[in-house]
Amino acid sequence: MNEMSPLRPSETELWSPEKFEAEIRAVGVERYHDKHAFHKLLHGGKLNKGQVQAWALNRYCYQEAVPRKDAALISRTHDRALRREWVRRIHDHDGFGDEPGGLERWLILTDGLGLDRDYVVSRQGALPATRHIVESYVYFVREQPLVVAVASSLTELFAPSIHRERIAGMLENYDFIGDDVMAYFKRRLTQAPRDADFALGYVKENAATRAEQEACVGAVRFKCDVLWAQLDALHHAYVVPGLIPPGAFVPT
Ligand SMILES: O=C(O)c1cc(C(=O)O)c2c(n1)C(=O)C(=O)c1cc(C(=O)O)[nH]c1-2
Repeated sequence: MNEMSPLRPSETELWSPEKFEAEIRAVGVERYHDKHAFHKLLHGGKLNKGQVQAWALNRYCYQEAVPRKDAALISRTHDRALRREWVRRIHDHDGFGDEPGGLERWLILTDGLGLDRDYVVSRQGALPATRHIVESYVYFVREQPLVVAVASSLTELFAPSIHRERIAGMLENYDFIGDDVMAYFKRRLTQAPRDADFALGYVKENAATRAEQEACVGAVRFKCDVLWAQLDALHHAYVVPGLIPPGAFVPT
């Protein structure tokens, strides 16, 4: 703010919870990665097996970063109730007791696509861009104010519809995809809404100023960029112009 252009009250007033939620949801309508050309190709059956392998192998890096960012969030809070809730997310991905977890289900998907597990887990075949992009999410959660870090998970509000579209589209369109390899996404249909509802409630309750509310909306925008940029990198390497960086996975 400067003397020439003072902020009007409408620019500094706390949004109502309804307006705040609407601002968050509007980000998804505008820029969630369901609108990306690569997803349209993936779900519409327009990719060959090598391209689907490239997607699954790169996306493993995102899956693997998620429990690490959740651990980073837990390490930052003195709120025991928040830690109790958030630790479930780590169990969902890494597994707990007899429950193998989401990363294992993701590896069932990459097994089903004929990829070697050790190669997938090593992340060596991932695009350089993928590795940097997913790490930016971990850093964001480590460094931003806690409520903003929580808000960055809110893209999950928009995930169930893309998961439903993916399950139906991939099962219908690829003969190399079966029910068993789609188990990851089926499980997320119940996990994601539970997580997103909690995070949305937390953010609505704890963003105490308009500036914090706007920073939370900015976090959802940042996260959409994280998701979008991963698909840009895949499209550039494996669709057009098809420039695969040195060392990255080359479909056979
Ligand atoms: O397939 C997808 O489009 C998609 C998107 C997102 C998301 O919006 O961040 C997540 C997931 N899947 C997902 O499976 C998942 O476990 C997950 C965790 C998180 C998060 O930010 O904590 N997002 C997502």
